[in-house]
Amino acid sequence: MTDQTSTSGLILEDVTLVHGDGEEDVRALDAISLTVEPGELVAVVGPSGSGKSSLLAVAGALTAPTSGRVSVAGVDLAALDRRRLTRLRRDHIGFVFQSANLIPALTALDQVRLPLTFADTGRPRDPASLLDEVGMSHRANKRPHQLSGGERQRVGIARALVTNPQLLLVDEPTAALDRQRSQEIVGLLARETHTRGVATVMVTHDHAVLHHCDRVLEMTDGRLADHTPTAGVDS
Ligand SMILES: Nc1ncnc2c1ncn2[C@@H]1O[C@H](COP(=O)(O)OP(=O)(O)OP(=O)(O)O)[C@@H](O)[C@H]1O
Repeated sequence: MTDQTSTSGLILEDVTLVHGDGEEDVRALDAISLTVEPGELVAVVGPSGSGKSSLLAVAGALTAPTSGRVSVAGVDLAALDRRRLTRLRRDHIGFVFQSANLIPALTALDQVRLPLTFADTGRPRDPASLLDEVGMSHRANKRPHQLSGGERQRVGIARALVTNPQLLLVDEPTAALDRQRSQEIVGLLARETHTRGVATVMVTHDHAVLHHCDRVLEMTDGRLADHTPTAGVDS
């Protein structure tokens, strides 16, 4: 791909996102600057309506910002047309959702294989060994209704990682899980982030899992502040 910048991971520079028709504008993101390095797990916390989903949508190339610059995997998104944005999302960004969003008819192994039938990535991971890595090889032939919530989330994480993305965007991964499963799932995300060098942004309301994260950012009215213990202001 062209339009490379020097750093991979995620870079947001002075990003503003305004929703609305001009009469009742909502500034969902307000001059946000944020860099997430490869191998770094960043948590984003904050009250309902503060802009967390908007941040994931802009970082995931799903919504163009009103102003500012977004770079993913070393590529400036403003330089890409719709087709190339779709390719960038498919090949370089992994998404993990609140409830794993698995396909009911597919086995765990086939869920993880599926992205590789569409993706054009130079260095995909082996689905079976990835399923083993997330502790699910013994459930490889089970369908979603035969799995627990935590097991489904593990499969969802393996599916998001199989293309070897440079950016992983995670939305409330523990919302449906008990305390112990939540720790296990976010611990797994931290391990994958660190060992695979993926830049990960996780939105969460679950303060009990924040110790797994390298940085904690708090969003308030579309603005970000660094709330990592002992850290200064980020933006
Ligand atoms: N498509 C839209 N059109 C108009 N306003 C929107 C749209 N999407 C979001 N907003 C507004 O932008 C602001 C930020 O919303 P966002 O969904 O990003 O917050 P959030 O922190 O993810 O909230 P929650 O934790 O409830 O999911 C809110 O005021 C919301 O009402």
